[in-house]
Amino acid sequence: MKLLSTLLACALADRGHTEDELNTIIAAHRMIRNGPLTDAVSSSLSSVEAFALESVESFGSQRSFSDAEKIVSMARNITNPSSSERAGYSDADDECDSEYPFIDGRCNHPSGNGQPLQTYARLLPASYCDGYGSPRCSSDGQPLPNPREVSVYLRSKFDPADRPNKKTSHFLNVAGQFITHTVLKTPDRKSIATCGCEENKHCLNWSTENDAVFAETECNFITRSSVSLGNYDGNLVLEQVNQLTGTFQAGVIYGFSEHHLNALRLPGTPFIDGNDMTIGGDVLPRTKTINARDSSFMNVTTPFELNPGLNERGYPSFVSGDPRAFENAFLGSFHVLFHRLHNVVAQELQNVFPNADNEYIFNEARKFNIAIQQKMLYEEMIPALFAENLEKFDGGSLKSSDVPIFQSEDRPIGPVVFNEFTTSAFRIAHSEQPNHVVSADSNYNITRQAELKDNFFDPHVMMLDGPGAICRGAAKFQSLSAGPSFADSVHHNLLKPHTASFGTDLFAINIARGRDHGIEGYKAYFDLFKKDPECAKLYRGWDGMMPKWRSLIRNQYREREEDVDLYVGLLMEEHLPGAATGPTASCIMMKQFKNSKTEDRWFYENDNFWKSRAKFDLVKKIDVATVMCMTLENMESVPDMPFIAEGSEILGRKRQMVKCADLLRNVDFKKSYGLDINKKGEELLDAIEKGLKDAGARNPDKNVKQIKKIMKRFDWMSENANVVGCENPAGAGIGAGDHSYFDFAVADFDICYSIKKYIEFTLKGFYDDFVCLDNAPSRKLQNFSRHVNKANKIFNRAKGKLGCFGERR
Ligand code: HEM
Repeated sequence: MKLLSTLLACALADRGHTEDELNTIIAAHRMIRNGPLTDAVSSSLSSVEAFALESVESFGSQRSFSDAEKIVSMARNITNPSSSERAGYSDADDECDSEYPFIDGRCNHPSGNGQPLQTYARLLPASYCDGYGSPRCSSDGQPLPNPREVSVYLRSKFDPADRPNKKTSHFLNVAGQFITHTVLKTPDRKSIATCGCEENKHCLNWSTENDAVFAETECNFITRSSVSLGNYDGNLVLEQVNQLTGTFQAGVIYGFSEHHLNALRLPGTPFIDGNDMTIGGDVLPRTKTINARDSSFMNVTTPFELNPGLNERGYPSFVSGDPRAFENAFLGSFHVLFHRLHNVVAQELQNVFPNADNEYIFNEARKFNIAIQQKMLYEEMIPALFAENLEKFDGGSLKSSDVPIFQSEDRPIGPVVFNEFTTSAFRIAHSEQPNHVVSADSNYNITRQAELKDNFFDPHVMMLDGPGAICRGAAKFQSLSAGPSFADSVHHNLLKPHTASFGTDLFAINIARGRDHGIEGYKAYFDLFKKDPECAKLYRGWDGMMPKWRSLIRNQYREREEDVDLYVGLLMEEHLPGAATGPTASCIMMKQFKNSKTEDRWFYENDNFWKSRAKFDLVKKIDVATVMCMTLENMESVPDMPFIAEGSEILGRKRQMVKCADLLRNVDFKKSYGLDINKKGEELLDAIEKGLKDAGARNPDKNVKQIKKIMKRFDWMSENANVVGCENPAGAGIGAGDHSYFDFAVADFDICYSIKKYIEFTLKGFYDDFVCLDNAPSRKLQNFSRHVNKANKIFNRAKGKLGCFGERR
């Protein structure tokens, strides 16, 4: 407490903010940076930070390579506490043999990547002033320029109002913030309670004494990021850690631990709590409701409690997968969109499989949600960000595929997040933030415009107008395009308490954060990527840096171009034709998206993601416009490309309005999920097992094992099916072969008939109607009849014991 007041006292010399207001800003910033973590993860984080800081501070950074490696591996053991449970997996590991991504990210990759507390990867080695951990300084060892002064200088040269975004809608920004919160969250250091204006190795502060807006404030500050260790050729350096899995697995909706997920789930159902579609209702589960259900969830809900200094009307605090959900009302509404998608899908699946257990429905709906979110990123956001430049990066490897893809089995590093992406490239969107939150009616007329600066962590506008109105508002509204200055909402007023006249500056924070993480200067990346095999083509014919680049270097960076912060350089690149950013920023982002596509076990286009062509095809039909129609209130029509600005064109297509009813006609869960022959096989197997046991049959396990084995022979069929239509179906198309697919309900009381129906309708019917001769392996086609005969024999053995032929045997 004493420490806190000493530190605050100096920041409060400010007189511009009261103690309460300063505490509100600090608390809101903390909400953006920390938790909720399980006790085990939280204690690993504190331990690894203490270990890392002690290791570099007591001995300096220089060591033999193998010593450094030993120390790094000790740090890794701390972040993978009970290694057998949490660390990576090997192919032989049964526990990892799941159809569904693990909520805590385990079993993604043998390295342990894909689970929380992994260090960020780097595209260039760290550049700390002392060589191992103090914030970056100038190439001559002097301090770098004051970040607020750089921010103010650029604002004086570039008016954000001159940059209306003509290419994309604000909805793209909102989706960008949402996917950021899916993949990464860097925690503050645990070694200090609160930073202030005094010098402290865990803090980074900068003077604001001569600032026109913060004139009466002594300084602004950030708490430095928590750390683990890395080894660069025997140099031990601090490496920042990610609290999240670093993968696009919808943790932003479901959380990152079983405990968190259980808090969100409606007990005894496959649904997430908070299903109220009425405007002003409980659009998400309330903290209070969850706590009342079980007080052990308080460690999950507490980080979601909104601060009354921002949420002055006292709206309920809602829980989602990530506590940044209500940082602004656009983002909160986007959360509702994908929470609801889970429940809508779960309901559809329950209609298709009325007897399926809750876990099956929940897991399928979650996996479906994951796939739709990844599809949104790769098929709508990435093309909107880079347009025709996608062709120039790495031979077009980020483009999507209409058929399942076979990724290399060999994933050398596993999914990682690049530090340059976290601190710099993906923060570019901060410069696109508007001054307003807007809502629109069902005809997309803007009906409300509220100040963003008064609505941080305040769900007011969403509660008044509903998430549908806000999402439509974002799809209608074109905020700013990226550039080297910020709108007032985030330039002076970030996290402004309702009683204060200003908040803080996000541009300055971003510059400081890059230095905190030891991110090399812009020029080093520019020089590297111009010759990079994946990115070099992006630089050909590019227009270069914006005007004032030289005067920035002269006036702020003492003529030292190499000193310019990566973040500042990226913002000053002229954009590539059709793209939202310049070549270096695009290169960093595309490298990130390439890693997330090729190194993640659970990439939605991978052949082994669904093992069902029918589900793959269904996912491919559901775009963001369709999700809006499926989930939001008052939706009659929707822009078919909600991320693209009205009147703008992308890759030869222009956005147009379409009727929701037309889009929804395409989404037929009964057709696609009803075609899950593996699921039907499992249901039948369960019924046979139960029947044999009830009948007291001898050695039922043997029959079950034989049936399981023969059923596996038919797995390939759903992998090669195409419900949308084959050019060349095995049985000449629906109804044309000898058999027709028919989705029957397995009945416990009529197992004998269910077995017959399974063979006739599920196996033979599916084969005739949906197996495509063009892409099915010819050996499997040749063996189909033989395997069906074998299956008949095996089923007959069980049928005998079940009394299907008269007397039980
Ligand atoms: C009004 C909208 C937004 C606000 C107020 C906001 C605010 C913030 C704040 C306060 C931080 C933490 C800064 C720090 O201490 O280092 C942050 C981090 C970040 N933001 Fe935003 N942001 C917004 C929108 C976005 C958007 C649209 C994107 C991307 C498309 C984005 C990407 C990021 C990234 C990548 C980080 C780093 C996260 C981490 O390392 O934990 N933000 N944002």
